[in-house]
Amino acid sequence: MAAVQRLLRAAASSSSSSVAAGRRRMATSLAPEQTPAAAPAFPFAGAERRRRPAHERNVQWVFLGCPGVGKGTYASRLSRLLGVPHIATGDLVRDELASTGPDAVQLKEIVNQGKLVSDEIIINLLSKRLKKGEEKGESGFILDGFPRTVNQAEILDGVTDIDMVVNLKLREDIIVQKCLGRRICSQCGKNFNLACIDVKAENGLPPIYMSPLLPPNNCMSKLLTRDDDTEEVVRNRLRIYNKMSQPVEDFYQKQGKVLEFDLPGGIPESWPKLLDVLNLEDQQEMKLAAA
Ligand SMILES: Nc1ncnc2c1ncn2[C@@H]1O[C@H](COP(=O)(O)OP(=O)(O)O)[C@@H](O)[C@H]1O
Repeated sequence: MAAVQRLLRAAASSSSSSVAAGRRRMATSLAPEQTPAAAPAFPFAGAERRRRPAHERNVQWVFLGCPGVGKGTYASRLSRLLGVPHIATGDLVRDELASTGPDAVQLKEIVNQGKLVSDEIIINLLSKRLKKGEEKGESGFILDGFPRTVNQAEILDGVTDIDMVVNLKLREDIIVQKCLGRRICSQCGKNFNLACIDVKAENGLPPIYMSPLLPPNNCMSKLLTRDDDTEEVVRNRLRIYNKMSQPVEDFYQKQGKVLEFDLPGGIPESWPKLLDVLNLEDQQEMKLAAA
């Protein structure tokens, strides 16, 4: 992990690296939301590229999927099951927003419009988070919300091996309803969802039912809605996802690392199926038996 956080920063600054070359190639294809000018000047340039083989470390997975699809829910469950940190760059950004740091005001404006934060800021936040984890002895990770652009995927690829990419899928009309139902408790920080999704089968698509994830009584009066969960901003985030993050799916598809997972419903329907396709049912049973 130490190597990963150091090298992330190094890769972002190394002008002679293939990552930088990749970034230059990207220059002609980048959308206005993300320009190569955002390339950060990080320390540790020229650091040795060291990769730990998979058998010497915990899993290094990436979760992809549209905003609101449920990456956080399933990534955090898997992280508890596998004993690896769940690192959500959206959470890192929100922590930064809540701070009085120099970037907070500028960040708030970007996030509240549903736009992507610059690679410089995101890689900085991620490096800091990895360093903190390293000091606590963490190994492996499940990344949620990173990489979100091909540029970020190339930087990550330049510094460490990703074992698997889980791509969560759900119909866009349901995603919008889910985002609008999201709430966070201002006291305990837990996430809930008030939306009750009950969509009938139509146009060859299966029916889908997702029960609300209701808060306990003592959280009910403390619920907040994220500023970026308004319908207008959600639709903008989906538009940006399709433009900037769909190519990340293609990037990992070419490497044969993607596990596509169509969510069949809410947590009770989806979680056992996800464990099944990941071959983790035994692990879950062992954990339950030990509890
Ligand atoms: N990898 C990233 N690159 C750029 N911006 C990011 C990244 N991760 C998070 N953000 C910023 O934080 C916001 C919230 O992220 P997140 O909680 O992951 O949202 P979502 O629920 O849309 O998946 C994003 O809209 C974006 O502004």
